[in-house]
Amino acid sequence: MPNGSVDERVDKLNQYVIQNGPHKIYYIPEFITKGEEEYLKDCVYKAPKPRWTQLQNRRLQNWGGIPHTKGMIAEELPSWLLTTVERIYELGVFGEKKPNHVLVNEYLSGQGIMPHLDGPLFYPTITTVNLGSHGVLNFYRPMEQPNGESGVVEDWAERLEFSLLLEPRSLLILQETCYNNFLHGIEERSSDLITDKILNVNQCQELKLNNELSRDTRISLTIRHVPKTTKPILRLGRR
Ligand SMILES: O=C(O)CCC(=O)C(=O)O
Ligand SMILES: [Fe+2]
Repeated sequence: MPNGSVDERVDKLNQYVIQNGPHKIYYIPEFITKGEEEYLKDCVYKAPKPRWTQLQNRRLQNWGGIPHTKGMIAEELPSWLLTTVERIYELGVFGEKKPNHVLVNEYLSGQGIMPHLDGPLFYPTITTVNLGSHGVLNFYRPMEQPNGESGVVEDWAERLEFSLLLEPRSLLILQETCYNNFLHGIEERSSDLITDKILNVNQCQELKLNNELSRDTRISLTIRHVPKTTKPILRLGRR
């Protein structure tokens, strides 16, 4: 059992809140050790080949089931993910809920993910463990401007509001406005320039403005809670 109430546990995370960003972003450097990082990467690559879904610009593995509007047919998480998932549960950012879904994304250098919202299938908290290379997650203003003006800006660069640098072994937690309003995405590039758009530069190791970081393969574990689940239909007996 975790120590303390959910509120007490969430309060302990205050030191990790990104103060100059919209609510709510927590960034925890070195959340896991190098040993844990290697172990998790090994397990990702040991998964049977059919576990991978190849998309145009990345590949992924779903663990815990496939989220669906009608409910996710829940599967047990594999044992290699349990320690990490339990540690995240204990932080209290899902309230009393337990994370029950892990999406593994693999990005080769030059790959990315289109700006999107994670949407209503999940409890509105995203937690991401980063393995391998760094990543830069961009946040974009939604299509409709809050002041109701015409405001449809097609150009993503125009809508870019801020970015976060995700170092290997760090944990990122997104909630509230950052879950519900800003779209997030990763550009298809082979290197990233450190600019003043990156809000957590001061929380990152030895970085200077205008540094250029070249990308290698990055794996992210996006750990979330899917509230609506169903049990697998057991077909017993003769049909
Ligand atoms: O790889 C990441 O950090 C982002 C992944 C993501 O946004 C998603 O799968 O919904
Ligand atoms: Fe996402």
